[in-house]
Amino acid sequence: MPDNDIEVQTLKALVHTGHDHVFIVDADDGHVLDVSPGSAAVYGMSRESLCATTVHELEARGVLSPSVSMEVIRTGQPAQVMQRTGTGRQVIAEAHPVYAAGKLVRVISRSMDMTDLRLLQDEYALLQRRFNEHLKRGGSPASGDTLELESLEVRCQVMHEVAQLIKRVAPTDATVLMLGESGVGKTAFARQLHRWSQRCDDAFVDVNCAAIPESLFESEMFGYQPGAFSGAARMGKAGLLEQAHKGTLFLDEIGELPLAMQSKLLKVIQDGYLTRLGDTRSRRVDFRLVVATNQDLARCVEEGRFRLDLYYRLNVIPVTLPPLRERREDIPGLAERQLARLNERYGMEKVLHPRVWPELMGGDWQGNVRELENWLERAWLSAEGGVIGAPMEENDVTPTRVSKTASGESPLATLEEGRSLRETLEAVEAEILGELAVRVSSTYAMAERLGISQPSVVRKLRRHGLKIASRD
Ligand SMILES: Nc1ncnc2c1ncn2[C@@H]1O[C@H](COP(=O)(O)OP(=O)(O)OP(=O)(O)O)[C@@H](O)[C@H]1O
Repeated sequence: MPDNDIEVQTLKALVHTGHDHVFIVDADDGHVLDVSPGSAAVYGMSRESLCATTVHELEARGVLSPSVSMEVIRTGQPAQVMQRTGTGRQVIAEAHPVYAAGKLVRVISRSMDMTDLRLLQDEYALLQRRFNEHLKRGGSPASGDTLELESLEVRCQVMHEVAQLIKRVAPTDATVLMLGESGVGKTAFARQLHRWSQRCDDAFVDVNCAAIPESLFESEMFGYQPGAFSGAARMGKAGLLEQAHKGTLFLDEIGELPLAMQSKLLKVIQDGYLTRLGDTRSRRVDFRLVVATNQDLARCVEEGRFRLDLYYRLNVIPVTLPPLRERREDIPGLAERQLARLNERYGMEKVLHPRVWPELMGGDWQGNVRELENWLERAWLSAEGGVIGAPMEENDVTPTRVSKTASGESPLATLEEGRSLRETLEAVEAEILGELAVRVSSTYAMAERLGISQPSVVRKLRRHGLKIASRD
């Protein structure tokens, strides 16, 4: 049999025997050229009928929506979408372009039925809960009952349990996923995990995925060889993954990792090897992975912004840090610790006036511990004597409990008829960001001014479609 025929038969066998649902589509006119047998049940049409139509028609008739192949035909890039089928099923569909002589000729799409996956997910969540409970119950921590938290303040029961869980998993190499709002302490606890781990004498490499421009991601993460691109350092450079060798790699804001980087990261996690840009040889890397996000990663997967397989790789030990307003018992300890730090930093002993406490204990602290620390620093700096009151009104950039707006009118006046509280707050946030965007020179300066993290600023600006007038 000629080689070409063998290849055609091999491909046919692959399509016709696989368990997932494969479509081969002509990129010129969207014609369905072939489908795997399992597709019939999911899309509610026989194989013959599917092959007698185009993806445009299938989308128009609601057999599938949206069409992932049409997305690839539009962009020429691989795509992943959450699809609804005419039979009421939810599937994750991913599609890849096939080029010949530089021209897009075919699209291969593959979909996975989430209905079954949901069952697996529930089962997985149950196992995970049991495992976490087992870890929490499993006797005293390795070095006695004391947590030896060093720089961390932990008073409330739930944070105590979080710290214990972290201490128990620290000596293992399990991947930990830190979840929680911005400023709750995800980075601080990731550092503590590293200190408790057997890798504590090696590097803790802290990478903020939201802060690296997409064009620099690959060279920053994977490093490069001399001459890999114009502007590359003469000696080449080890990337962040390599710098974490033997230590801990902390990927903050993992939800912001571009899709192409997600595939590359997954490969490194699976193989334990990476290749620098412009290099031909692969290098072994051995790091413990800790990641953090304040996004709902499962939702990101459903929206096609995060790879499902990577999500499972990362979601091994999820650790949720509750917002500060849900653990107010921690506020006094955190405030005292920050006050001691400020007194030392500025070389003067100041104390908090008793009237400040109700303010501290009652605040919403949307920016969590970071906002509390910033609030205290402003209060410290604006206090003229040795007694600290509240920060001066005009400096109070995150007034979570003001009763009047700057113009003197009641905040209720900004709540327009028919608008929900959430929509109103969003609109106010957009206005504040819009005004600041023309006044500050960078997202870092804006983060400083708002008392939130720079990644949060990047995300909020993106959400409101805003940009800083002069670039970072
Ligand atoms: N339990 C704690 N004890 C002492 N300091 C804390 C504690 N939790 C958080 N902090 C401090 O609060 C600040 C914000 O914490 P951190 O940067 O870890 O938050 P994060 O959740 O990683 O925020 P982001 O999502 O914006 O990166 C840091 O200065 C950190 O040291």
